[in-house]
Formats: sequence, structure tokens, C-alpha cells
Amino acid sequence: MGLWIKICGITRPEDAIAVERSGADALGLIFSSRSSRTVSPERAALIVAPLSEHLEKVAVFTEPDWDRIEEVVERLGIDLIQWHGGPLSRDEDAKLGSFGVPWMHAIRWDGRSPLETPHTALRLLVEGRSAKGWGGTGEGWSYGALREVEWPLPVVLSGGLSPEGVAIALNSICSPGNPDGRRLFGVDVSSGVESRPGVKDEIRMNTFVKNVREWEALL
Ligand SMILES: O=C(O)c1ccccc1NCC(=O)[C@H](O)[C@H](O)COP(=O)(O)O
Repeated sequence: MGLWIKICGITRPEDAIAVERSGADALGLIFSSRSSRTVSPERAALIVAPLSEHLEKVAVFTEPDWDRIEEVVERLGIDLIQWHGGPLSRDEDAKLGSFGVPWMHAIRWDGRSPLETPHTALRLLVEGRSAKGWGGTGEGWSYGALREVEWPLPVVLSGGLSPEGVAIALNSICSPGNPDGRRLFGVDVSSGVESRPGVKDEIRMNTFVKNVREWEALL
């Protein structure tokens, strides 16, 4: 199976259709108030309406507003919850596992500490620490540091990826000489395929997907 490719921060139905056309596996919708890409559940319903069931819909949250999470998951047919809200208590971990869909823990990693392992999470999305915001900052980091730690769950590489840089980023953690890299589950991008925050560039999305597929064909 190829790498899972998620394009995040979709705010317009036409961009969602372009994500599906690009051959990506998933799109992300931001329900956090801490973003310039936030969409309401009503807006999100319009965005996902024309999409096929084959494109996974990921809902991104940073706040433990459980009623809102439940509403979004039920109303929109969400496939995966992405949690960006920082370290979790045991109760929060259990709560995130209780919505009837899997969830992914997004970690703003310092490049050294062991990767957190919530009990109920399906996978980890790992990006660097940025003073700019909670996510969608476009800031890259030293991806190769991932080679030095155990991966308790399948990892999605994120933070500052772009069509131009994604193969270099992937090479720094996985290569034919480093078979461990085969545990990488996927890649996630937002700013690197935008013309401005919240507005995706179709050519950049297509090029991103093409470059990932060409890279994995060489592995
Ligand atoms: O995208 C946002 O604005 C955002 C805000 C708050 C929490 C998460 C957010 N995005 C989540 C994502 O999955 C992004 O794709 C990820 O952070 C990578 O973004 P980028 O570095 O811009 O590619």
C-alpha cells in the first residue's frame, strides 16, 4: 500500500473537489478557533457534499468541546478525528476514543522526547514546534530526528512539506538503506499547496501527490 496523503485546511468546495481529483487519500477540515482556516459545521457540510466516499474526511480539533466533536462527526460522516490539543489526560484519551471513528494524535514534537502514546489513538501525526501557531504554519523541522526514536504508532509526517521539498523530507527518514522508514504511514500538507491561507492551488496539490507517488515507487 502507498503512503496515505492528506491535504489539510480545506475551506472551499472547489478545493475539496480538486483534492479528490489529485489522487490524495484524505482532506482535513479545521474546526479549531485557533486557525485562519476554520470552517463551521454548516460550511463543512457544503464542502464535503460533492465528494465520494473514497476520499477520507478528517476533522481537526484543538479544544475539548466534546459536544461539538460529536456533532461534527455525526453530521458530516467524518472518517478520522485529528487532535492538536496538546497532552491528554487519561479521561480525555478515553473520550477521544469514544466517538465511533478512529482518531490521530497530532504532536508538536521537540525532536528529542519519546513520542507520546495515547491508549486509544490509531496513529500519530508528527510536526515540529512553532511559535507561529497550533498547526498549518508551513514551518519545516529536522525530519531526520524521527530516525532516532521509537514509533509507538504509525506516523504521518507533517509540518512545512511542499511539492518541492517532500521527497527530500522523506529521504531524510526513509530510504532503501533505512528499511525502518517503511513504517511511515503517510504525509500531510497544508500551506505548501496554498496560494494564500485557506485557498488551495490545484497545480501544487497535483504536483505534491505526483512527487510522493514517484518517491514511493523508488523505495
Ligand atoms: O491548518 C491550520 O490552520 C491548523 C490550525 C490549528 C490546528 C491545526 C491546523 N492544521 C492541521 C494540519 O494538519 C496541517 O496540515 C499541519 O499542521 C501541517 O501544516 P503545514 O505546515 O502548513 O503544511
